[in-house]
Amino acid sequence: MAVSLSPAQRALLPDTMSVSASDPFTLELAGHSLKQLAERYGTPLYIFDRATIVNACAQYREAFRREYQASSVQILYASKAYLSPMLARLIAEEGLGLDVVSGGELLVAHRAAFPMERISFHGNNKSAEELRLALRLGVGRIVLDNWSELRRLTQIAREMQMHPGVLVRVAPDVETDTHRYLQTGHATAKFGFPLSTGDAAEAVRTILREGQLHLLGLHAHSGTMLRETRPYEECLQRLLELAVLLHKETGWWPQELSPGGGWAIATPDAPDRPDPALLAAALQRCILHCVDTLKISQPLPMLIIEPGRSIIARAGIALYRIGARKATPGGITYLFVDGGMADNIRPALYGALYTALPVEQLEREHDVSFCVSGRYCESGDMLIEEVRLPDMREGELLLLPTAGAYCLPMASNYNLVPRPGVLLVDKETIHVMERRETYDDLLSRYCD
Ligand SMILES: Cc1ncc(COP(=O)(O)O)c(C=O)c1O
Ligand SMILES: N[C@@H](CCCC[NH3+])C(=O)O
Repeated sequence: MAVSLSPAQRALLPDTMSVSASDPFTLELAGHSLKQLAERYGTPLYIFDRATIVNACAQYREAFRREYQASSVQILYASKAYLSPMLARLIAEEGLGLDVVSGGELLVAHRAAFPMERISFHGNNKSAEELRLALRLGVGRIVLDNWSELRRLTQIAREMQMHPGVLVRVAPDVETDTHRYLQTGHATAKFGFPLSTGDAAEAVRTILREGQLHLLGLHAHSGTMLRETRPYEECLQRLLELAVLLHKETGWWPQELSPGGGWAIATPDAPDRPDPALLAAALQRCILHCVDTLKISQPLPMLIIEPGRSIIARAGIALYRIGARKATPGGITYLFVDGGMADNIRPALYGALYTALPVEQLEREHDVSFCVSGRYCESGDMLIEEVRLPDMREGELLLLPTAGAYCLPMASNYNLVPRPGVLLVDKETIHVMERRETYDDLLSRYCD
């Protein structure tokens, strides 16, 4: 009896995930046995599938190339979703740029010799040191979030006798239908110069008047895990309205315009994959509509979009080893895995939904309900509150799909547990992107 993955499972899994031909009841990734990878590299183990990343980049490139004939487009991978030097090199090869939010991310890009002109430096509280680093390395654009940062960067640019490219981040007052912690463009959001108070327009005037910074354009980002195109369209429309207003007043016109990132991925409760082509088509329609209604005769700005999760989430899986199974009198049966909230805080922080599947003996019925819980000393350390699985036991491997985005970058050493190792695999090779942390790594940070 051959076992096959269901369409709902496939929607969440990397492109090269398959049932082994030689052992028809176990899973492979890019032809590598997951069981053997777990034995060789230990668990928890995060594994990224190169082909899925390459395919996701191509899907974005093609969607925007096809749809977006009005002007040029730059796709920046939002590296906060996951970054390593090896991944940065792959992203560069794929022709994408990078959105970074810290000196650390910038230095990883630098180590990978990432083309600096393709980098946007975001963040709502960049330090003077980080801004100096960005200028020294020659990043393409710095996205200004607030008045303090504008003053800080102007001063630093003056001292360094430079005229760095900047975008003004606008808080567009756009509502999104996503978790409260994932909203970034509403009226009370912490990011950007508010539009309705006139701060955004005033920031542009100040930059133009002072002449120290080279104002390239405007930016907004309304949130993440967005399944509808409306928030993007509203952001874009508000940015274009602002640009038209400022053009009439100052003659300045943006070279670049960005409605940010945030495109959703399939989840266990919504297993259809949101298609970037939908987003590309909606943005194109929105721009043409604005050209018409706002009577724009200037050359259209370059469109910048910043997908993170939708490039990397599905490419990554987490492999855990079950250390114990416990039935409670309250009726919940736990599977305790050797990772948890320190390598994936998302369920605890956002109520994010994950599913799980076994790696071996796939022929079994999924007929038992479990709570998949981590090893950390918190009752909230649940990776999955309830999932139906085969009658799984101590020692078995458990696979969590869509673990490629915002798990490892948000990881901690809670309970002083070393962080997992991270692999990048393709048919030919297994690269260790990050080695498993050791106790020596942990202890080396203490000063006495
Ligand atoms: C400014 C900005 N751009 C891009 C992103 C990437 O979002 P996502 O990974 O959901 O595509 C984020 C994160 O929400 C962001 O804050
Ligand atoms: N870290 C969040 C998203 C925030 C993205 C950055 N603004 C997540 O896991 O979904």
